Amino acid sequence: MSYPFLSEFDIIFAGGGSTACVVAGRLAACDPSLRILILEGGQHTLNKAAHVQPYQYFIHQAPTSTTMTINVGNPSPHLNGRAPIVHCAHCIGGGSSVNFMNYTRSPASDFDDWGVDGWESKNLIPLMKKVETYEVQADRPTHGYNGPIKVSSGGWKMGISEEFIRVGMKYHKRRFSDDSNDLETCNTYTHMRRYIDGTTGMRSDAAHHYVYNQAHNPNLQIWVGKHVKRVIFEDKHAVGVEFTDDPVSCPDAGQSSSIVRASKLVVVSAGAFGSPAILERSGIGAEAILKRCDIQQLVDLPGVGENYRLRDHNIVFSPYFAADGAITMDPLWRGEENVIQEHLARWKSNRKSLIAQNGNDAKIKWRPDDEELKVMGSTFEPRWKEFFQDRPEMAVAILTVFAGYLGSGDLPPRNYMTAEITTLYPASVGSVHIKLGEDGKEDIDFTTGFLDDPSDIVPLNFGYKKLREIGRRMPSYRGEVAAFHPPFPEGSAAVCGEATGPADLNAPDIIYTAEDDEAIERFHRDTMQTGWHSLGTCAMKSRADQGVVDARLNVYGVTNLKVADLSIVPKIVGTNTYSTALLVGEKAAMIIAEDLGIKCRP
Ligand SMILES: Cc1cc2nc3c(=O)[nH]c(=O)nc-3n(C[C@H](O)[C@H](O)[C@H](O)COP(=O)(O)OP(=O)(O)OC[C@H]3O[C@@H](n4cnc5c(N)ncnc54)[C@H](O)[C@@H]3O)c2cc1C
Repeated sequence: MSYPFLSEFDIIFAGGGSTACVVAGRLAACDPSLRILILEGGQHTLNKAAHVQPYQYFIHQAPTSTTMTINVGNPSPHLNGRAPIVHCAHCIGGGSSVNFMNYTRSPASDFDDWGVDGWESKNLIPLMKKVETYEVQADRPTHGYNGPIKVSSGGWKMGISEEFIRVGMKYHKRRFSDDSNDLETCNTYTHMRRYIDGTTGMRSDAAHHYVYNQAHNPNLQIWVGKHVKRVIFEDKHAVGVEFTDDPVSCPDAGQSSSIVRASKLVVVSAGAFGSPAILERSGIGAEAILKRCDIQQLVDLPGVGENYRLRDHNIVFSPYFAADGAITMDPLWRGEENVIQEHLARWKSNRKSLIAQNGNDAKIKWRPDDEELKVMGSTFEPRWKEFFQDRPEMAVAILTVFAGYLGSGDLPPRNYMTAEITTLYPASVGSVHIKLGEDGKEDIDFTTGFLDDPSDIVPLNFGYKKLREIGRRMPSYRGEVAAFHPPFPEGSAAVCGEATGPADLNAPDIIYTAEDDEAIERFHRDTMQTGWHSLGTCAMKSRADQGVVDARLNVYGVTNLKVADLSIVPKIVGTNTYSTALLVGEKAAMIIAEDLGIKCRP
């Protein structure tokens, strides 16, 4: 069948997020004559303050935001009947333009675990180095010093973070290390590094650092506000892409379709939600899923949309009151104009002020010791033994604190700090597919899997208590914001409330009763949320094992079609995932350059 094509490119990217920008940018730089088109549903981010000024990251979560879209999961009994919500990015640069900018990397062994030819850590470490300019310390063997993405300590030291490290080391009895992102160190208190350029004080995103910096190349085109419906095939050879105006970022535009032709390759790079949806709309997926949407099957690939590691990292935030004199992000996040102007003026003169901060300066990639494991009990034991015990480089969770209130509640204008636990390798797995809604329009059939596996809630429950013990010993502590903590029964020693100052470092721990523990568990099932690290829905595995792409990112059963984004990740990684998206982008660029015979710098 032939179609009228609007125009023709060599390579078309369906989705213009973190990974797509890396691949497109690298390929365009290698061969400026390559005609590349990025089709992105969201809008441009070029030089927009909301994207380049680090402190503004949280505004993208606002209910009216158009730079993020909301995916509503199916209600789950493991979340007390709640329908969980997972945001994903919707703009050029994708997650890299809206994320929290925290720099972490997984242990090298995570990649060896994938068991995919060519993706072993020894092959990937040179690419991890190629990505970054590590401004924090010189001459570290696993870090890079010439890459486009700048990693720094951020624009301002937060006293609350120093307190967290100091108290954590003493109370929690762990060492300090100056780098827990060296691909093996964990279980040490350390500073959080950020994807913030130490010289410009700006966000280090994939859009500005891989594609916007090549605006002089007319062959690298970015079309925004374009929603990719499906890939067009001739026989089973991908030849182009069909798209409409994006209903979120262009709500008033018509919905008529256009088609662009790709002479060399179509790359689906729409993230863990967008990519499986595009494949399914193109007839690639499980028969039952396609049939219910009246889509003719082109390739039987039941792994599309499965393996959802939204199993992603599970997060719980717990806010505390902080001392009046503490320096926090609160005045900026509340929009206090005089404080914003003061910090903007400093930032403009020397690029160092709270404008260049995300408020999150300290962490531990925590791994329980024997005593802690005993307290965590038998529900976690099988998971520990099977997965963590013999792998000292693997942490169970990241424990951290933000200097400021990170949440959507309307709180009085005071100072806050927010403790956060992010579990790194939850066992539950979900899925995401398209379906037809009651109105006949496309909808999402999304099972998060959150807390399905009984072992997944244990570190959250334990981590809540540990963070509270650390928090209440920090000099800036002034009590818990009770509305966002478990509602402990009246009279319990665990009841939350304001305090006049911190507890003594040697004070006894709070004793929790069985009823208190139930309150914590219920609270976590009611409130735990995504870590925004969705991945795995077009997994790079064998076809027999529900894989969707092979080791060279080719979609099984068709030609000329690759997937390049975090949907290809076959097994969960123990890290905030921007580092993995950048890595997948660099690897994908190499693979595509080799396939097309383009010579690139190694
Ligand atoms: C709120 C938030 C906070 C985060 N914080 C951190 C952090 O601090 N540190 C860290 O390391 N990681 C963080 N991450 C994770 C990291 O940013 C993501 O894992 C990463 O950006 C994912 O890259 P990707 O290329 O797979 O997808 P994305 O970057 O999400 O890109 C997918 C793109 O495809 C577009 N798209 C989807 N469907 C279509 C369609 N049909 N047509 C056209 N375009 C489409 C989307 O609009 C999006 O721009 C965070 C993510 C979020 C959302």
